[in-house]
Amino acid sequence: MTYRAGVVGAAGFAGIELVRILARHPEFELVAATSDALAGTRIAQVYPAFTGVTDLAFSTHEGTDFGSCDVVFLAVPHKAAMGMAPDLLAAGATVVDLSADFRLKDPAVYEQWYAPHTAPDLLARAAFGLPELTGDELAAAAERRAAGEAVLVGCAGCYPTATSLAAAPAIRAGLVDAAAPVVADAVSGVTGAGKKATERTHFCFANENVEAYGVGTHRHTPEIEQILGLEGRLVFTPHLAPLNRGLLSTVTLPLAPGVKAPTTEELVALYRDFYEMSPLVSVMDAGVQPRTASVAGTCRAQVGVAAHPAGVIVATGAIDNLGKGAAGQGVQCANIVFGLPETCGLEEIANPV
Ligand SMILES: NC(=O)C1=CN([C@@H]2O[C@H](COP(=O)(O)OP(=O)(O)OC[C@H]3O[C@@H](n4cnc5c(N)ncnc54)[C@H](OP(=O)(O)O)[C@@H]3O)[C@@H](O)[C@H]2O)C=CC1
Ligand SMILES: CC(=O)N[C@@H](CCC(=O)OP(=O)(O)O)C(=O)O
Repeated sequence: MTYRAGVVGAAGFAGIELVRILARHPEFELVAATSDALAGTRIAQVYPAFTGVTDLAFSTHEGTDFGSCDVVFLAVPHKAAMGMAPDLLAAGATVVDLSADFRLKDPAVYEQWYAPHTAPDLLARAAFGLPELTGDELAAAAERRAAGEAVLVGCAGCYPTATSLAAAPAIRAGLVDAAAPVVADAVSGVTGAGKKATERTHFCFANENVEAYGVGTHRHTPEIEQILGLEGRLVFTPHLAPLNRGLLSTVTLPLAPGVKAPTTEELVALYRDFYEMSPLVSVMDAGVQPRTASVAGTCRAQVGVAAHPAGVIVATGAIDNLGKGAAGQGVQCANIVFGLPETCGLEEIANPV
């Protein structure tokens, strides 16, 4: 059976990556791609990579009938998505949101970091979309969808995905001090900031430059703390790097008091065991570090882990911010919710050189 899929915000960076994945997906058929600014224009005219691939044109959000869609992906900014999801769910579509609007479980926390939530009742209903770490929520959503319910998935953000994949196995194994700060330093490519250039992301300022931003104030802090159970202990510092695509997060995890210091080989074995059932996450051999270039253009994640003689674990996670960090993860979640193999349409491997 083929499911009908729509993308809202399809002309943005995450949205057009959804179009790229869905154009080749064997079970989802892309039937609608909205862009208010570019409505009426063929996708291939705006993004020539689609020449000869699809004749679909962008439509307006208001003018698109999503009633016939089985699934709608929202690739619009946070605060816009929460205004769109209720009507789509009421029309019977399953909604996979890439924005931050349905990630935080507590509406008060959402309000503290974003704005008052306009659909707080949906926060409890939304499954958190990071399959390797919240598979139970997605499995429950898949059961509800199979029973006829339109379900809602709030996909994890890009920094939270790389950071949590790197840190979760050590934390969940009880190796990490539950009273000490956890430090995550992360580097993102410029597509992470979306299509609209700002002074920070303008080529002349972003090229040949790396800088930290949002120090101590970045909105992904509560999301990462929620996933990892860190409750006010995360020191998260994002950096912008002159890459188109790619995100690397390096997490420094202090060992819990009384825990025998593991070797790097023991940590690699622990991590491999943790991700044994996760086909899109690869744990690097001891001494080998994840690379953003090795996952660019894919929905894969690479995770590295090492024991440090200072009594900490250093774990790193590399993803493509548009792939595993956004569109790829959205499709992976949709695959699970629709009972498909989670890698369906996501088998791409990176360009090796
Ligand atoms: N870029 C990334 O690496 C990641 C992005 N995300 C999330 O995905 C979503 C899309 O991000 P991204 O593709 O980078 O963003 P872009 O700015 O590149 O694209 C956003 C798109 O949404 C459309 N849109 C619809 N409604 C609104 C609105 N009310 N205000 C502004 N734009 C609107 C835009 O305009 P129009 O309809 O006129 O074309 C545009 O095409 C965001 O929520 C983002 O946080 C998540 C993880 C990573
Ligand atoms: C480089 C850059 O600016 N990145 C964005 C985060 C990427 C993103 O889109 O955030 P979500 O994952 O929450 O949707 C930022 O720091 O706000």
